[in-house]
Parts: sequence; structure tokens; C-alpha cells
Amino acid sequence: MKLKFSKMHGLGNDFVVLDGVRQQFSLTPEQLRYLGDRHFGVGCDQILVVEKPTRPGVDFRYRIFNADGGEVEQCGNGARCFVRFVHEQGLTGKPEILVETMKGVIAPRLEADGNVTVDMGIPRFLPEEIPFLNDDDSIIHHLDVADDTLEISVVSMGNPHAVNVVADVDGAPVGVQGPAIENHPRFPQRVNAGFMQVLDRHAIKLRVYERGAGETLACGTGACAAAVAGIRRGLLDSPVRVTTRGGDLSIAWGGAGCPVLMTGPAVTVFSGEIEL
Ligand SMILES: N[C@@H](CCC[C@H](N)C(=O)O)C(=O)O
Repeated sequence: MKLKFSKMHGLGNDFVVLDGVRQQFSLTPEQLRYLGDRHFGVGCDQILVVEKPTRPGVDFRYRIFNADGGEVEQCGNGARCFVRFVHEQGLTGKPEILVETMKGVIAPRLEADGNVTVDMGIPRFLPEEIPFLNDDDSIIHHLDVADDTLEISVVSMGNPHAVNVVADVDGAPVGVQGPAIENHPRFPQRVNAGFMQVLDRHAIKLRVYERGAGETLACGTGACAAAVAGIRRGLLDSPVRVTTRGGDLSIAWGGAGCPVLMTGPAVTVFSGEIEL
């Protein structure tokens, strides 16, 4: 089977994007891992599939697979690329679309300057919503990782996040603590591990060790989760500029019960065809 794809990125978090509206396919985990492989395949952090919606009132269905082949609930940088892709491919002319994901509907909007703003939905904090094995829903939890006890906040942006505040993000042991947090037994569905350094009340630096992909240059849902965790911990005020290794995102959140708005770029790098 030959499949057409686009290679895209949001701040260096990169994607293979497949049009499942005009192409018929169903991919095995092995084929997904091949697409994501940087040496033997195309190479990416996530594979995004654009499909027809399964429910009335929405424009598309958006499926997300990590480079390890596992399907996941949400992807923020991918959502911005998604809206650019459906425009560039002529699948819609609407600047604002409603997109069905595994965990609810998100609303990305293509701005006049080419950036994309996405309503990422309402963040959730209850342990069972993450999921996180814990007795209470406090804002800070203690997590034993290797020889350390970390003070983390847990946030679901549809997908699970653990956010750890550090003094110096560039010196943070992301490569060691990241996989230990990702696979910690208190996160039964694994977790994305964020390391955030607060610069001032409206600015942070962030690195994320992503579930199923390793450390990426940026993580959109990770940026939302970090900004929300920082606001809940009284360290930050909305809006928050999140500086990742791949560039900056702007995150706005009005507090409990409000949706998180994420604004940033989305770029198409090249298009191609691959035999699977
Ligand atoms: N890069 C993403 C998140 C992708 C999914 C994540 N690795 C997970 O397993 O939940 C983003 O920009 O949000």
C-alpha cells in the first residue's frame, strides 16, 4: 500500500500527517512505528490521522499515535498542524473547525497571521481523571523517583501530565527522571513528565519527556498543563509565555472550569509518498 503524507512540526515537535478522508487505510502498530522511525522510516514524534467525523456537528476526527505505535487522547502541537493541514489540502475553507478526539472536541482556529489558537478544553485534576493512584486531589503530590522525592502536580489535558517545578530546566535530569516518572507505577496509563522553571509570573521555560516519544522539542498539552499547574500553585498568572527548546507558545487560562487556550505556529516541511 502506498500512502501520501505531509511532514509537519509545531515548534520542532514533529509529525507525519495522513489524510484518512481521501485515502483508505488501517495501520498496525508496526507500520506506525516504521513511519515514526528516524532511521528506517520518515521519522516523527507522533503520527496524526485526519478522518471523517463519527458524530454530527463536528468537522473532522483527529487520531494521534505516539512514535511507539500507541494511540493517545490528545496532542496540542498536533492540533495546530491539523488545522493547517486540512486547509492546505483543501479539505475545508473554514478558519475555525471542530475536531473530535479520543477525549472530547477541541476547537482550533487559523489566525490571520498564520498562527493557530486552539481551545484545548477544560483541564482536569482528580486522580481518577489522570489516572493517578492517590487518595486526595491536592495541588501538590509527593512522588518517589529513584533517590528523590519530587513535588509534582497532576493535570489531564485529555492526556495525562505530571509537572515538576525545577530551579534550572537546562540542568534538570530530564533523561533520567523523565522515563522514571513516565513509567511510575502510580500512573497506570503512564504519563508525560514536564520540568518547568518559573522565570516570572507570566513566563516559564519547559522541557517535557513525552510518554511514548521521549523528550521532544516542545509539547503543546505539556505547555497547557505546566501553565495551569503554575497558576493553581500561585506561581503564575494568565497569560503565560512558555519557552520550549523549539520556541514559544502562549497559554491563557481563566481558572477552574475554564478552557485552556493555546496559541502558536504550525509548519509544513515537505510532502511525500511511502510504501507500507
Ligand atoms: N506532543 C504532544 C503530545 C503527544 C501525546 C503524548 N506523548 C501522550 O502520550 O499523551 C503535544 O503537543 O501535546
